[in-house]
Amino acid sequence: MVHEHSVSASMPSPTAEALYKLPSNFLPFATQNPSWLYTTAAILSSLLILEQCVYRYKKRHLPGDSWTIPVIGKFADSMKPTMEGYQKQWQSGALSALSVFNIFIVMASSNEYSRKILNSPTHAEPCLVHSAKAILRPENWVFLTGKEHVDYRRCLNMLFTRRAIGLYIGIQDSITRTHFKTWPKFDSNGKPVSAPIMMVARYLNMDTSLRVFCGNHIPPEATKEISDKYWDVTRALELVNFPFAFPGTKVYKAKQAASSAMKWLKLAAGRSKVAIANGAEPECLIDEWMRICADPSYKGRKDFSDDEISMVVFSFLFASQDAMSSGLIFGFQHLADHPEVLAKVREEQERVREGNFDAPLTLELMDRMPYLQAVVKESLRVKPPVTMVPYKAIKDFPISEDYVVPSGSMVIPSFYNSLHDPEVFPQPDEFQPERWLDPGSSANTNPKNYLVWGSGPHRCIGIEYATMNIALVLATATVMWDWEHEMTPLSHEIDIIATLFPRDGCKLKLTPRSNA
Ligand code: HEM
Repeated sequence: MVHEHSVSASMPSPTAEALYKLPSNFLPFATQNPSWLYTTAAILSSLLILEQCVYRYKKRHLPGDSWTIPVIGKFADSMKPTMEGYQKQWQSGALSALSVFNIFIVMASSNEYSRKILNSPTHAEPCLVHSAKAILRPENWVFLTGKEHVDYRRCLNMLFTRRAIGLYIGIQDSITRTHFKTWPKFDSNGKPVSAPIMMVARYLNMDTSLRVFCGNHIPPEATKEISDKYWDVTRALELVNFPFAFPGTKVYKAKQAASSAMKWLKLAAGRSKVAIANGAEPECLIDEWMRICADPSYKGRKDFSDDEISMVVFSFLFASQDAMSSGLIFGFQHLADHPEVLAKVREEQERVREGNFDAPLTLELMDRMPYLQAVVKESLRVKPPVTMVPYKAIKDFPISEDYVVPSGSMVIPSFYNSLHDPEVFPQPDEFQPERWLDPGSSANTNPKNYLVWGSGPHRCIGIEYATMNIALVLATATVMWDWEHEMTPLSHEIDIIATLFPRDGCKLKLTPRSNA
C-alpha cells in the first residue's frame, strides 16, 4: 500500500486551522490592556480554551479523552506507538476520537465502519503521512484521487496480471536462492547458531523487488546502494516528523535516499525503452510495461517519461518494502513456532516438487500448493503488516446514524479487529492455516473481514505479487533448512516501524537439510 500504508502514516502536518478562524472581535478584553504580555497571555489562553471547545464540539458523544492535551494532543503516544496503545483505542468503540496537533481524528475499529471509509471515495480520500509527499514527490501518481486515480491505476493493473507474475516468479526464485546462501550462521566449530533474520529479510526483499521491477537495467551496485539507504526512508515514516526537511533530519535523509533511488530507476526506464524498441523480450516489470505500450492493439496511454516511470516504480518500492518484509518475517516466525505446520508445508513441497528442489519454481507449481497459500494468508491475518490507513474526510461524512465526521478531519479505518473477529475467526490469535482450507468455514464465507490489503478503489495493487513472493521464499526455506526459533523475552513484543516487526528481529537457527 502506498498511501498510508502504515500504522505510522496517520500523522497530519501540524496546523491550527480551526484556531485561525477566530472572529476578529473574539478577544476584546485583551485590547483594553496596555500590557502586551497580558494581551499575549489572554490570546493564548483564549486559543487554548477554544481548542478544547472545538475538540469537544467535533467529538460529540464518541469515546475518547474528554479534553485534549493543549496544542500537541496525543503527540507523545504517536511518537512511540505500541500495539497495546492502538488496541486500547480500538476497543474503546467502533468509532472513537482523538486529536494530535489540533488535527481531529476519528478512528474506526469495526469492519462495517472501516469498509465504509475505504469505499466512500466521494466522502473520504487517502491522505499520507506528512513525510510521504516529500519523499515520493507531490506529482507521484499515488496522490491522484477520483477518476484520475482510476484511469492511471487501470494502466498499472496490467503490470500485475497472471502473465506478468509468471515472468517475475523466475526472478524471485533465483534471487531468493542466491540470498539464502548467506542466511545460515555457524560458530567457529561449524555448528549452526541463531541470528536475527530481520535485516537479511529486508535486504532480500529489496533485491528481489528491484530485480523484478528493473531486471538487469540497473547494475548490482545500484541495488546495494538503494538497499543500504532505504532504511532512512523507513525511519522517516513516523507518525510525527520534524516539520521541515532541514539537513540532518530524518525526512531530509529519506529524501536523499529517494532521489538517489529514483536516479537509478530512471536509468532503468530509459534502458528498458531501448531494449523493447529493439525487439527484446520483457525481463522485468518495466519491460512488460514498455511491451504493452508498444503493442499496436493497446489503446491506453503510451507516453510515460523516464521520470514518471521512476516515480511509479519508487511508489511500488515504497508500498512494498516494509509491508512485505513484515509479512515475510512473521511468516518465518509463525512457521518456526508451529513445527506441525512447518512439517505439512514441507510435505507439500516434497510431493509437488517431487523432491527436485533445484528445478525453478513456476506459477503452475505454486498453484498446486494450497496448504502453503493458506499458511501465507493466515500469517498475514494474525499479524497484518498494515493495521490501519489514514484517510481524510473531504466533506462532512455521515458515517453512522448518529455521527457525522466533520469535513477536514482525519478518519482512520483499522483492520486489526476485522482480522481478529472471534465470530469469523474462532480463536482469533491462534495461527491456524486449516481455517482457509474448508470452503464453508466462517473465514472463507466472510471475505469482507479479510482487510489485509484494504478495500475499495485503493485496495493494494500488489496482492498477487506480494503473496507469491512470501509463499515462494517460505517454500524454498522449508526444504533447504531445519529451523529453530530462539525465543527471547522480546519475540512476542511488537515493534512498530512503519509496519509490524517482532522486537528481537526473529532469531532463527537454520541448519542445512541433507536433501536441499
Ligand atoms: C504484504 C505486503 C503488502 C501489504 C500487507 C499491503 C497492504 C496494502 C494496503 C492495506 C493498502 C491500502 C489499501 C486501501 O487504502 O484500501 C495498499 C495499497 C497499495 N499497495 Fe500494497 N501491500 C503489500 C505489498 C505491496 C506490493 C508488493 C506492492 C507493489 C508491487 C504494493 C503496492 C501498493 C500500492 C501502489 C497501493 C496504493 C494503491 C492505490 O492507491 O490505488 N503493495 N497496500
